[in-house]
Amino acid sequence: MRTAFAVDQIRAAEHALMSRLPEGTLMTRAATGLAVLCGHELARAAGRVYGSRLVVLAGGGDNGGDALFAGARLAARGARVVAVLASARVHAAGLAALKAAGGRVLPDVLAGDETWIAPVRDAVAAADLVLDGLVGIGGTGALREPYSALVSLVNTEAGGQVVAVDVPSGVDASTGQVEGVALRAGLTVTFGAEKSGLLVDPGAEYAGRVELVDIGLVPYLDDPDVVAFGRADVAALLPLPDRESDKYRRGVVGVMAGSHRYTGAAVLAVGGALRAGAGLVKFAGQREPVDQVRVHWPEALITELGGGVSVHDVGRVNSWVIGPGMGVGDDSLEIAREVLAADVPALVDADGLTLAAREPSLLRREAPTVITPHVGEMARLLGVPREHIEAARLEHARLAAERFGVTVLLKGSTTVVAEEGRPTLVNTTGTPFLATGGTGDVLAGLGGTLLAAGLSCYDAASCAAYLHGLAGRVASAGAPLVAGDLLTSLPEVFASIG
Ligand SMILES: NC(=O)C1=CN([C@@H]2O[C@H](COP(=O)(O)OP(=O)(O)OC[C@H]3O[C@@H](n4cnc5c(N)ncnc54)[C@H](O)[C@@H]3O)[C@@H](O)[C@H]2O)[C@@H](O)CC1
Ligand SMILES: [K+]
Repeated sequence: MRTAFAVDQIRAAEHALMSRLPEGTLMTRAATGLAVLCGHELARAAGRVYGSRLVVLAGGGDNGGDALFAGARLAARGARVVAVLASARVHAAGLAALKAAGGRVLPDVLAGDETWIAPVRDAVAAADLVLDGLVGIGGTGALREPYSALVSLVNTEAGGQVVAVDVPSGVDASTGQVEGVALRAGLTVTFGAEKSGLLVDPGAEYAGRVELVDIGLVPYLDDPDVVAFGRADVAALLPLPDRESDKYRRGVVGVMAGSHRYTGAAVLAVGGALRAGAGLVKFAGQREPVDQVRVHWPEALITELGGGVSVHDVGRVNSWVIGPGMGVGDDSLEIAREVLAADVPALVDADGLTLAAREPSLLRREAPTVITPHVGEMARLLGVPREHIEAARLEHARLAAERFGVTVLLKGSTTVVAEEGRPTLVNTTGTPFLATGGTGDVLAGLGGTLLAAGLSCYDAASCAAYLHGLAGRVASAGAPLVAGDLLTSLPEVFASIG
């Protein structure tokens, strides 16, 4: 499991650790680890450290200090290091060390004219490695000048590797939010512990690969702010059938999905539930989706609603999946009321969420509830513009979890799972190719089966996101996929976990 922390947690731990150590110890540890990793990058890019070209961007805080000290170490190994000072108050000891090791300082970017641009551009373009020590966890708000101009220049001109020190400048270390420009790194070397903003888009995208340098912080950290599951975490939670299992013990999933317009959603949701290992899937819906589900999944038990037949006729289930393609009319609302009145865990998706935006009492249930909105559905539920949600995924997933008292799986470039009292989970297995119609229906079915098997909402949502992401990778292998491919990939994915 990867764990990540918000800035105030990091600061508190650093404070506790620093009080036990001679001054400067932590920066020495950080800069040493940074220099070693940059050395590896330079060796890979330029063949060796000696003679390679390095540009150090130094801001006015300790982040700049780390970069200058690391630059000094690499200069001492023969790298040709030039520093660009973006503040009148860069770390004095760091700058002295760099100069003493033979590093040079480029013309003053603070002079107020534009004479610095050409030499800095040339240096950045020719560099084997650019080290971004402009702003770390002390950054607040959009980057100011000259930081933002330097970052834009590196983003467009850098020919070699770009390494961010602790956090890419311009990325909010706690949330991953980016206001204005931020540095696009190939590698981020972070100190002590991962920062939450490095795991969540857009920050995660700017950070590139993340390497952690241990500076002794771990014993001083409290519970993580954000976690990401790995294979072992999912394997430990997945219920595997044993000799005592029968279909009822493995879990019965009720699926209410599809409509005369959207029959595919029903087929995909039932498929997701079956392929996740449900003991039994009971499908309830209108005639058209019923016909389709019957053709595609003879394994499902089917209840055709209407003509006096209601959700109550489905009988006992261990969980409900409701929403994909079910429609948003008054008849759908009535069905949603009936389904969500059942005293079993429920996963509410798609049209179910549009109905809940209209009638929030649908989500006020005694039994556990997972909601699986994409950004547009979340925007409707919370009544905020979708751009705000995209820019601040953690914040809005947490807000919805708190407001509705449910577990929230917010889909998108980074899928996050939020529940009050638990660290927010970030899923790392997805692929952009999953952004295609119907994949969410499969995810809903998958999650419903894990709920029926007895997993908590948090675990079911987290495992479902992980397995779904992996199925996307297996299905796409770098090429476009269709939602049905996920169903074909799921057996391989489950086998690789078990
Ligand atoms: N505190 C510690 O114990 C350690 C800190 N370390 C390093 O120190 C960093 C934190 O140092 P600081 O607290 O000095 O903070 P930073 O160096 O991250 O940032 C503060 C500087 O950035 C400027 N700044 C902030 N927001 C800005 C914006 N939007 N636009 C332009 N300039 C902006 C401030 O004016 C200040 O000069 C960490 O990220 C890490 O790199 C490491 O050396 C390890 C130990
Ligand atoms: K930085």
